[in-house]
Amino acid sequence: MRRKLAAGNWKMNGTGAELAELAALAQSHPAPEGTDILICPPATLLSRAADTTRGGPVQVGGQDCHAAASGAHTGDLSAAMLLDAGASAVILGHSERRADHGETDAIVLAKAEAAIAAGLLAVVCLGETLEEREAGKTLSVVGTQLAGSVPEGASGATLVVAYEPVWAIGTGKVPTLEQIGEVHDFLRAELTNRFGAETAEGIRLLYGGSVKPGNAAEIFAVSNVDGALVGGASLTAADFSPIISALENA
Ligand SMILES: O=C(CO)COP(=O)(O)O
Repeated sequence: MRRKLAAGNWKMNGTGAELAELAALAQSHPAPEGTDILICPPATLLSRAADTTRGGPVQVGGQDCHAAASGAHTGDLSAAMLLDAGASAVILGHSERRADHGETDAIVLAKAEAAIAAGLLAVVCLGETLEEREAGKTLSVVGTQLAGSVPEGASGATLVVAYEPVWAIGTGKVPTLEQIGEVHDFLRAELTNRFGAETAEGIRLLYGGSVKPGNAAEIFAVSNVDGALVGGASLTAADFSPIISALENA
């Protein structure tokens, strides 16, 4: 049985004052049932976030890492540095990184390999644009991204896949439950083809894109949805806590 995962992506939001939200989350969910909680703050907050949450139910993660272990890469962070700062996971290939930093599937793959080698859980993101959906290309797009971004030898212990339709991120627009289910069933089938049923069954599939307290429960009832990757609604404990509760109860 897969453990569920409520993951928050703070993106480029948060300073020291917002660490109080992590403490509040930990207090509200001291022993979340069958559910892991992960918050990915900006890298500037990572070690303080890890100090704030140490020993409690909230894990912390990075939002990106470089594929190299160290070296002349100004402004970048290696997977080992994230681990050293207290991270247990890292988001990779988010559509904002694919768009803002030209990250291709091959780049995401190399980062995922580095993250897993360093001992981090790789949360690999994929998803179609509105144009691709309207052209009927959703499954071929996410299938290509999955094949190109997920490393050989991945398993539920090292990999999470997050389906985030680009047009649903930060827009308040959410696919229908049928559309979410179609993609998640497809991703599970693709993982099964590649890794075999036993391994594929262990890999968690998250939905991301305008998940809010008001729509979380219905999304978590969709087949093959094992949790969410939440942006805006993960920034405060008041918003994220009911989403965690909805997942616990799913
Ligand atoms: O991109 C996302 C999480 O990685 C989703 O963002 P929102 O929840 O703000 O739509």
